[in-house]
Amino acid sequence: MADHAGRRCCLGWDFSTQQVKVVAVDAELNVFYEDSVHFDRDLLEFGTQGGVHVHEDGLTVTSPVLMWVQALDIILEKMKASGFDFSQVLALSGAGQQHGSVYWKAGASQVLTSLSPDLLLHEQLQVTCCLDRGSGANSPRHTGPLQPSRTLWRVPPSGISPWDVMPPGDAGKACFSISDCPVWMDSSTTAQCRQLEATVGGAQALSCLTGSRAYERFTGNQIAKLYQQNPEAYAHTERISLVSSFAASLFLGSHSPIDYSDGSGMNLLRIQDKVWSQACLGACAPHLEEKLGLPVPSCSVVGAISSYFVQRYGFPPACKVVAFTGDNPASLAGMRLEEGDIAVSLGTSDTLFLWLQEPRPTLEGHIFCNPVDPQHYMALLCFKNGSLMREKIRDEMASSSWSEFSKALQSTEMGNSGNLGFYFDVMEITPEIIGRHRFSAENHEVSAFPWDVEIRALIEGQFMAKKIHAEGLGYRVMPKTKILATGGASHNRDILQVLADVFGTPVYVIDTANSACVGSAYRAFHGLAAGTDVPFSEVVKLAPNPRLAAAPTPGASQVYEALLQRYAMLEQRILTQTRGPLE
Ligand SMILES: Nc1ncnc2c1ncn2[C@@H]1O[C@H](COP(=O)(O)OP(=O)(O)O)[C@@H](O)[C@H]1O
Ligand SMILES: O=C(CO)[C@@H](O)[C@H](O)COP(=O)(O)O
Repeated sequence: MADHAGRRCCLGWDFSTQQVKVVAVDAELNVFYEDSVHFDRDLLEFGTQGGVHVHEDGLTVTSPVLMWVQALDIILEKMKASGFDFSQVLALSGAGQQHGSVYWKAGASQVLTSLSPDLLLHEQLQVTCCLDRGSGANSPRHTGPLQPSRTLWRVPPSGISPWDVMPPGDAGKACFSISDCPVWMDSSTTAQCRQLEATVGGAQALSCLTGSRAYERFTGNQIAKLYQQNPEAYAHTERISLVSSFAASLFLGSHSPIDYSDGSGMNLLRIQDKVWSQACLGACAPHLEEKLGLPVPSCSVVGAISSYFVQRYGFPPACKVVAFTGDNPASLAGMRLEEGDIAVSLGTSDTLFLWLQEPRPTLEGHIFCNPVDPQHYMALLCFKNGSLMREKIRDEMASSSWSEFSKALQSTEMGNSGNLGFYFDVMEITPEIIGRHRFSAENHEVSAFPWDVEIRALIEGQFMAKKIHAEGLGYRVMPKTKILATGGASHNRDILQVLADVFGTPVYVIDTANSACVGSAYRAFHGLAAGTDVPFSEVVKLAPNPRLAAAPTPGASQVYEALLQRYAMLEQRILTQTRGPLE
């Protein structure tokens, strides 16, 4: 019997871009079980790269909904095989990559409530075969190896994508009106964004209302595109979930509501009074309010676990499901972020976020409702060229080895002898620049750097961008400021050293880089206690403190003060060259 048997706990899930992860946290807030399923490695049949399909237009980016369902099946079966004692789970919560959306077909709720414990979830939640035939610019470009699945698909006749095929006899069980869900990397909705901003009186007006100007990946704009391009699929959709509320729905056995915090990433929620904006809904698609359901506070208990999990895995029938939220809000909870601190998540995307008392929406960055304190907010900046960009430079310059990559950071000086670089292989979100741009100490654009200079230029550039844009939001580093780092790249001490040096601030980490999972488990405990109105900080006060991972090198502030000014000036220069001067 596994050593985790008989330990009362909460589970925290994360449905992120590249994997599904889970942790179990006991009543003393110790993490005693961690597991994950990696989409590219463990679910080869879906042919994703980095968990997604980039379509032929280069702008549309989707993930197969059944890949997420199957990943959940696999991880639960792994837990069962390891002897995990599900009967001790008091509650669970979770997180999802933000902005992505799932379209449940009419009749899906019935399938959810009547799942057979004898079958896996993915065997019961099939995809419709007729409504979302990928075609032309929006067909997934399968860049990875595409193989027929062991369990899901029959080999399709040539010329037909397996995404269009459903095993015969399963038509009545079709649960999703589109099989490829738009995700946060999508940037194909510029027309819908302009339309939405025009409807509400401009970009700043939309930001004041919803916390952000219109962004291509934000769900309202994605829904508008679906409605315009595939009205039939839209009409057949009974419910639209975010990735977070979709995952919660699987556990709940019914449609879970969207929580305020993740709901803030849709360009649809009025962040002050926390109701859908009728103007925004109307600008996106008809009958949208009924397809979204009412949003709920992030700490809400949305129900008890579905009987499917009780019967198949042995969860107690009273196990509570606490509303799932976005992965960044869940990380804020997992790192126990305090006002004045700054969180840097180095996952597939890089994000930087802060705790805010009062929302101050601007044209850059996002304000979300706070996931642990309904009176407060969080500010977030998202950088699309995060880990995947670092991996590319690692592969090109450091023989695909993180330790070689680290050697370059160790053997080069802070400030990189004045060499600076911008590395945006895909159109960046903050700021909107594409391409690689390298500058010598004299500000001359150069076409290449030596391998070690290239690596330092990449990492220094990524962190200088974060500091400059955080300051643009009004953020200032104070003497007691600490950076809390998380995400896959926070395993790399040499990367964290550059982060500490550029910001002039110590960098701390928690014991696991899965802060979104840990935060979800903490939120589950909070949900259990919320009936007694306990503040989140009280629930997590016994959690282990973050530990110091890197302190600024003496002299770092002097080096980066000048370099940061040059970086900001060069960023403006590139922006002006690529989009012309601002009016
Ligand atoms: N030692 C390392 N140094 C730098 N980056 C790393 C290291 N280990 C993992 N990573 C990066 O972490 C990324 C995954 O981060 P993670 O937070 O798990 O992603 P997500 O939650 O978005 O699925 C990988 O793409 C990889 O580039
Ligand atoms: O779009 C955003 C935030 O606005 C991204 O941060 C997504 O939430 C994806 O998260 P990761 O999988 O990279 O953690």
